[in-house]
Amino acid sequence: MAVSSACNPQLLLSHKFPETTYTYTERDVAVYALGVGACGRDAVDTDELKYVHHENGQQFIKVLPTFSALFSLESLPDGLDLPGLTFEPRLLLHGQQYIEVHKPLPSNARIRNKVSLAGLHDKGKAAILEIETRSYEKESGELLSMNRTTVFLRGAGGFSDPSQPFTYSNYPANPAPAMKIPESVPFAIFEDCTQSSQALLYRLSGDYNPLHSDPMFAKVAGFSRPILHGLCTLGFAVRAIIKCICKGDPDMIKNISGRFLLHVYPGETLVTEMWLKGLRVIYQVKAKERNRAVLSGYVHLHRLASSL
Ligand SMILES: CCCCCCC[C@@H](O)CC(=O)SCCNC(=O)CCNC(=O)[C@H](O)C(C)(C)COP(=O)(O)OP(=O)(O)OC[C@H]1O[C@@H](n2cnc3c(N)ncnc32)[C@H](O)[C@@H]1OP(=O)(O)O
Repeated sequence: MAVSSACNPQLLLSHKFPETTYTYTERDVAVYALGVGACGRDAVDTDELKYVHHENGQQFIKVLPTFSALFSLESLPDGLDLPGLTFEPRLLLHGQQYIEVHKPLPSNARIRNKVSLAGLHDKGKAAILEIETRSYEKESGELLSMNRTTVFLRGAGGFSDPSQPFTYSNYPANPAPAMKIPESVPFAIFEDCTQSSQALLYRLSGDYNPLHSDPMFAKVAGFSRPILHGLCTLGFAVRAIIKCICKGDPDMIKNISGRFLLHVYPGETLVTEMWLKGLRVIYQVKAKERNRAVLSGYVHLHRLASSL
């Protein structure tokens, strides 16, 4: 098999990402919350209204822990236009997301992002790229979150010897392997409908990839119509976990891991099944209409809700 010249791992690994800054406001926090379905079933839901409204003013609204995943996208102003990486943007899919929440996020902040390459793997039919983003509050210098974003670049693999495919990782174990789902009855199940305009709303949080809005682009990418952002599905899932297991308290979330197993079409119903194992919640999301698993992973909690 010929070794393709699409990806030059040495060049890519030696790339130094510039530091970036990003400012968000209460408006961004509220638009994000609506984008991942908060208050979508009930505009006065007491568990969720706090993400968009506070009686004492917007500066007191709560921030969903998954909001920090936006920092990884904002930390790459040129996207994945990186030296040594050639890929077809229409074939890019979000593969996995890992989020460490170091502090509950303030309702507005100036962020300084430090980015590095956490992994690169040649899977033959695809290249897998892992980007790590550490986000600090600019004024205090405190670490707020760490994100590891895994992208699955279809057609960009085959750049190394197939008998010894290239693999590099800057961390010991993959924290988001395909999750083994328990056979027992779930501890909780939460069903939520996405709207057919869900991706059009979610993209206002900063991911303007046309895969989620342009029918022609989606067709070339292999889908019958635009699909939902993976991070939108993850937002729905973590919101379900906060509601059912954390009794509405988003600050209980310590870290989040998820693997996107299959695309979701906006308008589909997401069913999140949850199993509680100590302080770990194993979860799986199914697209109800197709009865297919679309996302699985785990969430670690700081503590359990006293009312559980
Ligand atoms: C930082 C800024 C970047 C911005 C990123 C975000 C941009 C967004 O706008 C883009 C999106 O939101 S796309 C929407 C969300 N994602 C999806 O819908 C993808 C869903 N998943 C799939 O389609 C398949 O799992 C698929 C296609 C991913 C894989 O399926 P298969 O081709 O059947 O793969 P398979 O043969 O099972 O496995 C091959 C090797 O790859 C590993 N792998 C599989 N799924 C993976 C996944 N989701 N993530 C990471 N790795 C994955 C397998 O383990 C396997 O490796 P090995 O052989 O070593 O086990």
